[in-house]
Amino acid sequence: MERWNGWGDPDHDVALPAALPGLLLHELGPGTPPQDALLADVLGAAPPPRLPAGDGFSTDALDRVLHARGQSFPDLVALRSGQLGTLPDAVAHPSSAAEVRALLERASAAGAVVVPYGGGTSVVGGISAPPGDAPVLTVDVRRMQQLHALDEHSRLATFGAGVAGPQVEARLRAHGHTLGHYPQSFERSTLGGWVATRSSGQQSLGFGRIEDLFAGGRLEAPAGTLELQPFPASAAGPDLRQAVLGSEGRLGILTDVTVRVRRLPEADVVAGAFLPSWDSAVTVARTLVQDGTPLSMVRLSTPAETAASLLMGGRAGRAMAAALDLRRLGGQRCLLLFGVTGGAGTVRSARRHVTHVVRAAGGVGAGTPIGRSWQRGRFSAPYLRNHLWERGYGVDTVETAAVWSSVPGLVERLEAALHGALEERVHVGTHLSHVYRSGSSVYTTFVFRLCPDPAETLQRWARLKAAALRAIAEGGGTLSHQHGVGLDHRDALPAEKGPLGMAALAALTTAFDPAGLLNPGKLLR
Ligand SMILES: Cc1cc2nc3c(=O)[nH]c(=O)nc-3n(C[C@H](O)[C@H](O)[C@H](O)COP(=O)(O)OP(=O)(O)OC[C@H]3O[C@@H](n4cnc5c(N)ncnc54)[C@H](O)[C@@H]3O)c2cc1C
Repeated sequence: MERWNGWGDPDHDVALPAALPGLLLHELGPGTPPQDALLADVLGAAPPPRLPAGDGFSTDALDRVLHARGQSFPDLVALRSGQLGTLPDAVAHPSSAAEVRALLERASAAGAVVVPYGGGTSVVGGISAPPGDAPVLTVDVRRMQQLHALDEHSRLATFGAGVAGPQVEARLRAHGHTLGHYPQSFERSTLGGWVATRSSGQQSLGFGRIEDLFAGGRLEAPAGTLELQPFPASAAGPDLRQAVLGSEGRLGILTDVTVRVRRLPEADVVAGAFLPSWDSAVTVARTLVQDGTPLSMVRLSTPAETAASLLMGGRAGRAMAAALDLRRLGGQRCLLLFGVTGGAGTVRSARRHVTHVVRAAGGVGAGTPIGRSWQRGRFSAPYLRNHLWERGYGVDTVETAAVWSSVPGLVERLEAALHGALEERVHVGTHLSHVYRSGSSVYTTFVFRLCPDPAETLQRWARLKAAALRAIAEGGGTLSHQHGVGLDHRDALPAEKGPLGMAALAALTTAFDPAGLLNPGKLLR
């Protein structure tokens, strides 16, 4: 059972780092926790469903509430305040592609619209039930989670699209394989959701983004079934996998997904290093990726984020800070975490090379303890969001990617925009989370004070978000590196795609879904 109005498993909690409340109090002032709505009241207020129960439709109020919203900041405000907006009128839990097809036909006959639902971890409003006259059927695909086939010769695995991260890895590891796709939402997000949003895992530098891993599959659309065969390569015209990747439930429902897997690596190590300044750190990250060092991850924090991480690292963090001070790596130091995955020899030589590049830039190595600490907590940060809310602070992230020549300017512009968006202080920290030969992603977290009135909190968030999106566009970044478009980024998409691009996307949705049944309003109007 997932927590209904926040992140994660209610039986598994992660303690707030002891220094964090003090840091926020000092930087932002005291937080005022808003009053949370009670689940019983939310269930009691659910409007009568506009679809009949039975024949695959659940109209149970809890099922409808649990599928109403995702994990974006506006979703969190809605859930905590109990002002959920439109609820799905029914939820379906199909177990097969045939059942999905039957549901699409039944929804169409009932004049309903359909929201495909994976793990419900969208942070852009991707699974919200659309308002309007049409009843809403949410199709939760998580019963389709079997490993259907593993072709060890070709290193291809076919799963039901609703399989969540931990099951993907457990099933592959039982056969000595791995996918290596670890978004921070790993616990809960699904393979189909990863494809539908063009997801990126923390070790995408080594394992690839989902578009590199997605080999084929099956999509049930109102206009028919699309089978994508897992050819290793093909020149047979445009690659339709690319149309499905990032389609955000607008083209059809993925029922099976074939992915490219690997043998489990001998070693999977994360280590750290500190660089003396942001400029030197960015140069090191760029050098490492451009010279082809076989790394699975490069994660580089700005001086502000580095300082906050060391502070939150407790005694070990303080000891590290003191050691760095002694070595004259002072206030502008930046933490570089790098992953190496593969055979023992590869790991040794890659680490040697990183050490060489770091030292040449005036930095120092910090070894694997800091990396192991990151590995232990790699999926924990979202739990902290719950705690911060309960202390009166809101936290959200914005993310983008840009070419190397734009990255430093973009980071500066983005942080300045967030700092200046409200009349009061905002805590801001940035890291480069995924690096490429031509550029990098930029991932910025911001924390601000909540208001007692949810509408005012939303207004604050909207100002921060608008300022960030403007800075990203002006700084040469893409609208999203990994979170997708959904509702929250939809109106900014035409500026990136242009009129012809938007017309092509609209034509594609019409070809797959002529009556506009699927996830209306997400990705594009
Ligand atoms: C705390 C947190 C951390 C995150 N970290 C990362 C990260 O590191 N990297 C990253 O890439 N993203 C991250 N995300 C965003 C989110 O997890 C991804 O977008 C993820 O891919 C969504 O998967 P899901 O299964 O939860 O899909 P959902 O949220 O259920 O759906 C997302 C979209 O995909 C569509 N969809 C879902 N399943 C299907 C299907 N079977 N067929 C067709 N359409 C479908 C939905 O209609 C919707 O438009 C994070 C989110 C949270 C809350």
